[in-house]
Amino acid sequence: MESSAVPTIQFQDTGRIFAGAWALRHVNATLLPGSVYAVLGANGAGKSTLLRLMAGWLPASEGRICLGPSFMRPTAIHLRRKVMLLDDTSGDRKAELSSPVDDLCQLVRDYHAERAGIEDEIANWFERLRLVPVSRSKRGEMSKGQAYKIAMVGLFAIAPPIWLLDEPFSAGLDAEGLQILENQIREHAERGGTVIFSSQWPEHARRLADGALVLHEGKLVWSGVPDEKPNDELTDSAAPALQAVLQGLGPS
Ligand SMILES: Nc1ncnc2c1ncn2[C@@H]1O[C@H](COP(=O)(O)OP(=O)(O)OP(=O)(O)O)[C@@H](O)[C@H]1O
Repeated sequence: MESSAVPTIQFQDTGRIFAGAWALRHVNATLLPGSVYAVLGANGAGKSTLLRLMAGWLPASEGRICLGPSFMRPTAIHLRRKVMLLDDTSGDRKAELSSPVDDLCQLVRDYHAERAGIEDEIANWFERLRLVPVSRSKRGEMSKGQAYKIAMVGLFAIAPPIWLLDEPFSAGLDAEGLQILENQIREHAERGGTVIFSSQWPEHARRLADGALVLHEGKLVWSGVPDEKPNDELTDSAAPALQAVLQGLGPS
C-alpha cells in the first residue's frame, strides 16, 4: 500500500441527528495515516454513529467528513472502497443460500480488489483462523465468533487503507483470533494504513492505540495520546460514566 493512497480523515464540525436528537454534534478531529485510534465512551455516547459516518453508511446531518480532498457520503462509492467497517452485522449473510466463500468473492468484486493471488490469500486466512470446517456453511450454522472471523478474512485480504472496527473486543473472538486481529491492526498501521476501533474499555486504547477520542453524549470531550492524558479537573467534574473512561487513561 502506498502511503499516498491513505487519506487523512478530518471531521469538520460533524453532526448527526436521529428523530430530533443529536447522536453526535460539533465533532472536530484529524486522524492521520499510519496510526491506530480508539474511540471510547459509554453506551450511547456516539461511537458507532461516528464509525458509520466515516464508512459512508450514513450521511452527516451537519458539517462534513473529509478523506483527503473528498467528502465522505453514502453516494461516494469510489471513496467508500477506501474504507471497510466491521460491526455486529458483519457475518450476516445477504442471501440464504450463499456461502461465506461466495460472500467474500462478491466483496472482492465490490471493492474492485481482484488481483492475482487473492484467492490463495483468502484460503490461507481460512486455515489460519480455523474456518475451513464452516467455509461452505449456511446462514445460522456459524457461531458469532466464526461469522466475525469470516468478515476479518475480507478485511485482511482486501486490506483497504482505512479499517473501522466497531467493538471488535465484544465480537465473540477467541484468544487466538483476538491475537491475530491485534497483530494485523498493528501491521496495517506500520504499512501506513489507518485503523479506528471503538471500545468500552480504556485499556484497549492504552495497549493498542496511538490516539484516543473520548465521546460523551455525542460530544468529543477529549482526544490525545492515551498514556498522556493529564489527571486534570475534567476527570473529577465529569459525569460518572465519563469518569470511568477518563480514569482509565493517563500515565500508568
Ligand atoms: N438509527 C438510529 N435511530 C435513532 N437513534 C439512533 C440510531 N442510531 C443511534 N441512535 C442513537 O444515537 C445515540 C448514539 O448511538 P451509538 O450507537 O452511536 O452509541 P454507541 O456509543 O455506539 O453506544 P454502545 O456502546 O451502546 O454501542 C444513542 O442515543 C442512540 O439511541
